Amino acid sequence: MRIVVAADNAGVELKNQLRDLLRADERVAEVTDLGVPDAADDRAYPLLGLAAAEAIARGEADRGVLVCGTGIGMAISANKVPGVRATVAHDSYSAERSIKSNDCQVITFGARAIGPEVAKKIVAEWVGYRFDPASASATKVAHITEYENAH
Ligand SMILES: O=C[C@H](O)[C@H](O)COP(=O)(O)O
Repeated sequence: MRIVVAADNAGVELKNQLRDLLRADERVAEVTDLGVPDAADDRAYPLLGLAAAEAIARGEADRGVLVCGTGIGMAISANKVPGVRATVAHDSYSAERSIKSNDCQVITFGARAIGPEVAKKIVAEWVGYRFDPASASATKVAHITEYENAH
């Protein structure tokens, strides 16, 4: 699994912790950090979120972990990229269902809304989940793809 990570300056500290966690995870083949590198970089969250989602859409990464103050702006931004599904998931169950129900490639966190240890636990679990393309959920997700392809 190849994972891209990104954050704005509100989320950079948590992003760096999650990046390091993922780089130490033997289930993860590659972690690409698109920035920001530190809190002095004040690029707005859509610039980072869109870049990460575009990397997934181009097939350069399988999944993304994006962090901003709330996780909301990153999720909105990533969802604008055709083919990419993203959500905030601050609890274990939502993180699991974001994969198993929704085939989301991207999980987002709000560094001002969740503690780092909870976020790290969720990410470690999230890496282990897989979407089943033969599941009943797949036909539901297909409606989203069909809509994207038709517009
Ligand atoms: O969703 C947006 C993020 O929380 C961002 O980090 C902060 O955005 P703001 O400065 O517009 O509140």
